[in-house]
Amino acid sequence: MSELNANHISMTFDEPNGNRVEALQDVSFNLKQGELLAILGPSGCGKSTLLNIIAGFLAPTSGAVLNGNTKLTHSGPDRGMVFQQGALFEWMSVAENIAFGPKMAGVASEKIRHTVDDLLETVGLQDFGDKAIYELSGGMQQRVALARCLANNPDIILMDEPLGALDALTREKMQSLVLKLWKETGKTIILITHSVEEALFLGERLFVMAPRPGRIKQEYYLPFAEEGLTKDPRDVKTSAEFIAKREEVLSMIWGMEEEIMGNNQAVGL
Ligand SMILES: Nc1ncnc2c1ncn2[C@@H]1O[C@H](COP(=O)(O)OP(=O)(O)OP(=O)(O)O)[C@@H](O)[C@H]1O
Repeated sequence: MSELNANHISMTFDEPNGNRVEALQDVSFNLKQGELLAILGPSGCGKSTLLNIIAGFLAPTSGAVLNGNTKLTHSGPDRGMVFQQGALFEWMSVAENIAFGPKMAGVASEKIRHTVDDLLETVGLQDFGDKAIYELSGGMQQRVALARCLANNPDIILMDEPLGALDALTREKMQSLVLKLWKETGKTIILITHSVEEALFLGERLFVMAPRPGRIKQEYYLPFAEEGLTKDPRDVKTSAEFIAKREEVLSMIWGMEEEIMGNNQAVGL
């Protein structure tokens, strides 16, 4: 069991026009193995920057991220990423996409076949292994993306707005799939979303981030993800407790948006 530690992460970007952007300022948190963290916040508050630092795609200006005792300096198989869309290999079948990681890692082909079959079943695509990616709906493609990520057996799954391009109904079904995968696999998951409802429903922990400089403004521990495993998602999302929390978080974000608009008007943007 390993713990993810983000220690005093700051990230400053120097723009070509000479401006400095403090994308993240002194962000610290610990995440236990198997926790599901949702991150929410207005555009530009550093959500993707934080995820990219954890993924090892970006090096922070200062601070460090550790998985257990290992400092994360590069991308690695201990972390898997699921993007909003477009990250699948279009020229490969569904099964070949899922098999790609284990194949590159030199896993025996018989074992890969078993892994692929298991994962196709886990994500509800058992009859679709031979299909081409373009034959699948957006929701099915995201199921493949989840299966492909799981095939590498990462400790931590990083999701950058993974359901953002889906229609409302498919998105709800996929939220339930994310909860099921979380419970069945015991993986640590960090999920960025722009949807307050999705963040509250999926995050057993939730960070609401604020911009300029990017930082964690408020942290919540929430019961709804656990409830969503056994109850109808509609019942969870229409409960008085859920609605009250949604209003609280929405008004916090609206407050930040208004502040940003005010600042932009003051500098003539
Ligand atoms: N490579 C870069 N060079 C310069 N500035 C950058 C770079 N990457 C991000 N930024 C800036 O850092 C800040 C945080 O960006 P980031 O993309 O992490 O925010 P975000 O919360 O994910 O936004 P969104 O919700 O719009 O995706 C923004 O002001 C952005 O313009």
